[in-house]
Amino acid sequence: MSPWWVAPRPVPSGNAPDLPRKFDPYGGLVNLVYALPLRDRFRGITVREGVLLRGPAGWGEFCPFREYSDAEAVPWYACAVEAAHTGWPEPVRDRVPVNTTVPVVRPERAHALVTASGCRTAKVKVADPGSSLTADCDRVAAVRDALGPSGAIRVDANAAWEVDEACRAIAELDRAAGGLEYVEQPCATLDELAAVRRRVDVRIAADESIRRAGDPLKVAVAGAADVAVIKVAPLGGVRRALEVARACGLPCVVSSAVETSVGLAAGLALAGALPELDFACGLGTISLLEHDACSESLSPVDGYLPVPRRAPEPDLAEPASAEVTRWWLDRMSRVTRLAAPSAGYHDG
Ligand SMILES: O=C(O)CCC(=O)C1=CC=C[C@@H](O)[C@@H]1C(=O)O
Ligand SMILES: [Mg+2]
Repeated sequence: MSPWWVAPRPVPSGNAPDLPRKFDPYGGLVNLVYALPLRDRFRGITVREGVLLRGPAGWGEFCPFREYSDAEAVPWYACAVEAAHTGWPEPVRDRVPVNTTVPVVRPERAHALVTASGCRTAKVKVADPGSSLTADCDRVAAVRDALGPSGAIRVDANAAWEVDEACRAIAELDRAAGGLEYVEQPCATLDELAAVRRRVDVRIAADESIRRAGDPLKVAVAGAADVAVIKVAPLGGVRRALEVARACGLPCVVSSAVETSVGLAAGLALAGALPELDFACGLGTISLLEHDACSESLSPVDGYLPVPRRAPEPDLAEPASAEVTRWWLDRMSRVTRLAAPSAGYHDG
């Protein structure tokens, strides 16, 4: 198990609220497995699943995407444990600007989503296998029409392009957008990002190159990217993500993993604690879910979100089906066993 992360040691848990619960071996109480529908397909899913767990410091969210291995899910668990048992470092700001996120939808829907968001920055998903560059350009042009000339538009290709294809696509998308703020992970490798960066005059942001690296603390993104996308859950929690941000030595954008407001609170705690914040953060994603787990939903107002000291209570979450609950509890018990040796935990 990679030593680059160590989850904070839990303390005996408090009394969980009266919700269906299973015991978490590390002193928390796995209170609720959720399964929430998305408004639009996003990154290949239409339902977002995860586990909300409670400890003395509040609520945490464990929600690695289903296709992730148990080993890759370990830092996601560390992030939930930090929120539930340790809490977060002091913030240096009380609110952060956020972008709205546009899935692979038709131009008119993209226009409506951006208009309804109240955000001044939009991130548009492009290069989806089911889409085309023409459709991506139409979506981006509709987003520009909704934002007006002063808004910022970024696109995310999730490592879909080869270098030449990326250079061609970025030129067309930049024209359609009337100027792009940056392109997120146009290709898969750092060398490819560096090659694209030398050939286009749009900023390049590294995302998967950081969060899915063997040791994110050792990723030399400088030279390959202009911006580092930092996600709190895959990087093992706020404290670990702050270390990665520092090691990257680039301007950082905190981005979500499409969590409920419980998990988004950890992302906001990270964005609140970053010394510098040069770009709007990808934390306006609660609108991607049909409904939240929390009545105190972290939904942007005028393009900003507050920096909370604790996650909101998941008072709206309905438990998932018995089959989904079993899948997640089995996964969580495997992951907590994986976490135990390097984290110095003792079972029970
Ligand atoms: O950054 C944002 O605007 C929202 C979050 C977001 O885009 C993502 C969340 C989770 C997985 C990815 O599909 C995607 C990303 O690549 O950043
Ligand atoms: Mg991304």
